[in-house]
Order: sequence, then C-alpha cells, then structure tokens
Amino acid sequence: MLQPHATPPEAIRNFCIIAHIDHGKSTLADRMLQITGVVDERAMRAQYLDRMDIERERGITIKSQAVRMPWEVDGGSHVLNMIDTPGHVDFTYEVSRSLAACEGAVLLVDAAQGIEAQTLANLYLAMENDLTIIPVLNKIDLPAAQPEKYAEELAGLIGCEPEDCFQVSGKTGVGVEPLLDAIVAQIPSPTGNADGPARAMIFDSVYDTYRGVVTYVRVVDGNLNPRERIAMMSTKATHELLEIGVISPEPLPGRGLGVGEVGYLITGVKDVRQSKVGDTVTNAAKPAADALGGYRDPKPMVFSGLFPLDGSDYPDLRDALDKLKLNDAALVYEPETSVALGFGFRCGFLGLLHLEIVRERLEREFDLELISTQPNVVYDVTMDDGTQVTVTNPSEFPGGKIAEVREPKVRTTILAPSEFIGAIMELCQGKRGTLLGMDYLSEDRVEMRYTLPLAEVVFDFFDQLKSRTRGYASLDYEPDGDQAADLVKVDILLQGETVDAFSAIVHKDKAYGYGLMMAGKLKELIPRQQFEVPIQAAVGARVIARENIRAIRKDVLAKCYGGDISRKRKLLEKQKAGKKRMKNIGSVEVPPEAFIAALTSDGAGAQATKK
Ligand SMILES: Nc1nc2c(ncn2[C@@H]2O[C@H](COP(=O)(O)OP(=O)(O)OP(=O)(O)O)[C@@H](O)[C@H]2O)c(=O)[nH]1
Repeated sequence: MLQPHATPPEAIRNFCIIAHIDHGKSTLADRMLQITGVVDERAMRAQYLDRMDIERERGITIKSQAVRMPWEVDGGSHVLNMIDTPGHVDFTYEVSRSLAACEGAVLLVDAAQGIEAQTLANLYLAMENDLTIIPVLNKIDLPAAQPEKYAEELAGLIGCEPEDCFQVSGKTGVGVEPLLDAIVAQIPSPTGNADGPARAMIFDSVYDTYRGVVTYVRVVDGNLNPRERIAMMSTKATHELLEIGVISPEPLPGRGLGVGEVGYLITGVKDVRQSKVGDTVTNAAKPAADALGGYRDPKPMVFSGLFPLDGSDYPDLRDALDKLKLNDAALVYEPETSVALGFGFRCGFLGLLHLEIVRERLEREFDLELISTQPNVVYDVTMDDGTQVTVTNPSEFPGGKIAEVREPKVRTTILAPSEFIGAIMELCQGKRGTLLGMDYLSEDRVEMRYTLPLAEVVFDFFDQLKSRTRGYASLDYEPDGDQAADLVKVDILLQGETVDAFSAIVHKDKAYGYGLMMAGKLKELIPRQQFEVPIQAAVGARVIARENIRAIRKDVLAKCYGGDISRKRKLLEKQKAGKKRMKNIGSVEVPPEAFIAALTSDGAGAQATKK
C-alpha cells in the first residue's frame, strides 16, 4: 500500500511531456511506464491497453492524466509524476494549468520533422511557467531521422548546446533510461509550505459515470486528507473528500497528499463546473487566505448553431448536450430557433477543434444527425446612441446606426519550409493579416508571426494553409484582444425571405464575394420548384447579388413508361416521403441536404451523404 505522505518533496519530480501533435508523446509516455515498472512488459499490450479499451467502452474516464512512477538513481528512490497536457491550441488555458503543476518539461521533437508550430507554442507556455526544459529528439530509429540537424535547430531555439539534446526512440526504448535519469538530475523538486493551510491546484477534472467528477490536483502547500471537508476557493463551495489517492497506473486510494504531490480526489459532485480547472482546493475548516494565481473562467470564442436533421430529435439533442456538459466546463449552449432549420441550440466553443469534438461526440455517442451552421466569433457592437450589443449569432446583428464593431483577433505562428513564404504571405494578406515578424529557424525553415482576425482563421484558413504549402506548414494561435473593423451583415434571401442560417458577418470588402458564392451555391443545391425562385444576397436593404432558380415541375414518372402501376406508386410515395423532410422557406421547399452542403465550407456536402 502506498503512503503518499511518506514521500518527502526532495524525492519528487513533477514533469510533463510537451510536443507537436504526432511527435510521439503517448508512445514515449508508454515506454516510461514500462521502463519504470509501473506497467510490466507483458501487460503493456495485453492488459494495459485492453484496460483502456474497456474504460472507453464502459465510459469510465479515470485516465492517466497524472501517473506516478518510481525511479532509482544511484541508490536514491524518487517519485516521478508525469502530468498529461492537452495538446491543442483551443485548450491553451488547460495546457498552461497542467504546466503550472510541474517544475519541468520534456520538450519532444520528432527527429524526422523538426520543430513545428505547437512545439513553439508549448515551449513558450512552459517558459512562462518557469519550467526547466529538457530538449529531446524522438524517433531516432527512423531512417529519415536527422538528429544532428534538428539538435542544432532545437539548441538554437532554447539556448543550449546541440549535445544537450537527448536522443531517444519512444518506439524501441533507446535513450529513455538516461532521459529518466536526467529528469531526476535536472528538474528541481517541488517546494512549498508543509505546515501552512492546504492549497492544491486543479489541473484537470473529468466526469466518470460511476464515481462522479474525478479531480486531478497538485498540492502546493499543506496537505489534503480523506474524509476532511474541502472548499473550492473560486465558488466557496465545500465538499467532503470521499477518496484521495495517486494513479500508478490504477487509481490507488491513499492516506492523503502532501507538498509537491500529484493525485486525484473524489467528492461525489456530478458536474465538472463545480471542480474547475485552475481553481484552488483548500481545507474548509482551515482555509488558505489567498488562492493560487491564474484561475480563469473558460470563455467561448467560437459560436455555431447545432440543429437536428430530424426535428423530432430535438429533445434528444438537449439531453445529449446536458450530458456532455457534465464533462466539459467550457461548453455553453442555449436554445435557438431558426426559420430554416427549426429548433436547435446556439453553442459556444473554445475554438474550432472543440466544436468538432463536441459535434463528433454528439453524432457518435448519442447517435444524432446534426446540421451545424457556419461558425462565427463574438462581435461587440456599439450603436450611435452608445448602447452596446454583444453578438454571438449573425442573425441578431443589429440594424440601425452603428458607431463601431469590434472583433477578436489572434496572434498566429506559422512554421513552414522557406520556399512557401510567398504563398503564406499572400494567404495572410488576403485574410486581413498583419505581419509581426519572421525568423529563420534553420536555413530552410521559417517562423512567421501574424495577427489575424479570429473570424478569418476559423473560416477555412487551416485548409488553405495546408493546400498552399502542400501540407508542410503548421499553425498555432492565441487570443490577442480585439480590434475595430469595417464589418457588415450579409443576408441571403429566398424569394424575398431571409434564410437566417446563411446570414454572415463579413468584412465590407468581402460582402459581395460571400453573397455571390452563397447565391451560386444555393442555385446549384436547391431543386427547381414549380415557380421561379430568386436568390438574393443583401446588406441591409441593398441587394448585392442575385441568382434565379428556373421553374420546373419535377416529374418523377417521366422515365416510367408502360403500365407498371406498383412501380409508379412506389416512386410517388418516395417523393412524398422526401417532401416530408423538406424544410419550407416561405413557399420554397428545400431539402435538408442542401443546407448541409451549403454550410460546409467547400460546398461539397461532406456530411450530406450520411444517412
Ligand atoms: N519510428 C518511430 N515511430 C514512433 C516513435 N514514437 C512514436 N512513433 C509513431 O508516431 C506516431 C505518433 O505517436 P504518438 O505517440 O501517438 O504521438 P502523440 O504525440 O502522442 O500524438 P497525439 O496524441 O496525437 O498528439 C505513431 O504512429 C507512433 O507509432 C519512435 O520513437 N519511432
């Protein structure tokens, strides 16, 4: 039985692995678990991963967010706590909280790829948190690996010698033992006031179907013990500590957590919003005076409407969102009604990836078919009379005299081979970007920094960047305040009626392009009706583009010669069933597939084929 209190802070090393996506973080973490004996060699494949599968199947989410590993160096026993960090830009705040729970970071770079945008973004976050950085080149077993070349690059970036970069293979295990030794030797042990009031930082919290919320903490001062009452400092809510322990790699309930220790706690709360990342846990009877710094409420940056393809699924969608919310403190939503799409929800997300994850989970885990409207950012509108309006839905953009519209902007870092500089500049300029600076990481790789309106980045920036650089560029961005901009709302009208789902807020110079594109797309997608249907794009009362759908009656029996009455009936019934699913805009019938196709940015209707 582990006795967590028995570990003196001097023997503890808290670290994380930071890397660009696919540079091998999980593989290296697995290898460390194996080499330290936390998971034995045979169990590694046969059991450890199986266990994860079962976890997933049963929806148990006690994951290895923070694994405790024993490691001996020169006869001295140490405890290494490996803390997992979410890898994506949308979760920068969560990443920074995980980093704040560590004293050091292993900066992992694929020896066949070199530094990428998220390598830099994560490195800067680690430096802001004053972490000791251990530079590591991974995948040295690959024939294409160029460890010498990239050691130069990495050393130049963090200001060390190329020889200081470790060379490992997470796959074969080469170099991992010396790396574990270096973690003990180079990363400082935690310091804190052991006798002071308890303060522990929450760096992750996940909802578990059976146990409620499992909260991951790092104790900074004092200690936390089972059965005592704890308080969350941001909300002042108090809970009884039902269980506290460490993960190695199974949850091991223990006698408590002391200074510098990392582990989990369970209080029986059912919603992660009651146990928020970044908050400070203290003892309810002897509370600390000040919370640990850095707590922030998650703020949605990107909004989109989610509507069930089949209107009768609306209650299911509401239930599914309620369930997801238990495990996602950043997800916000409220009911929305659209003329075109019916009943749905306006949802707020941290970013595009967050949106995609939520949408995919709703479709896969809850078996829903959804239409999502074009994502948009939040606009602050000041009217001439001084009133302020916050717009999260383009259809709510105010009419009347507007003094100023402000939009969020982001600081973007793009890394790419230098041959693509021209293509990237052209793209960023077209997206209203401002170049902040450019540095060569080596003779053929360059880092470019731009500020861009977030609205332009969420549109189709990443796809365009990838296609213009043949997939070689990587991108990262972080919020960077807001700016005034010349923005207008473009409405799309079908036979004089506004189709709210297609309204968009765009820069004045792009209004015409958007209107023309949407009108053109809809002309292709909406079937001919028995009367002519004009499609117009308008800014206010001014029509800026127009297309016409010519009248025709679709005769499904046209190809059905002869007297096969049962076949005719079948065709007519099919047509009738199809009509039931149609959405009516005024007197125009629009198949839901047309909306989906028009709302996907390439217009190809990637989702439309899903039945
Ligand atoms: N040859 C070789 N392949 C490796 C090595 N480490 C990881 N890989 C492969 O690289 C790919 C990505 O590895 P992961 O460990 O999943 O990478 P990750 O950084 O955790 O990726 P994400 O979790 O998606 O961010 C996988 O196909 C691994 O098998 C290595 O040392 N050598």
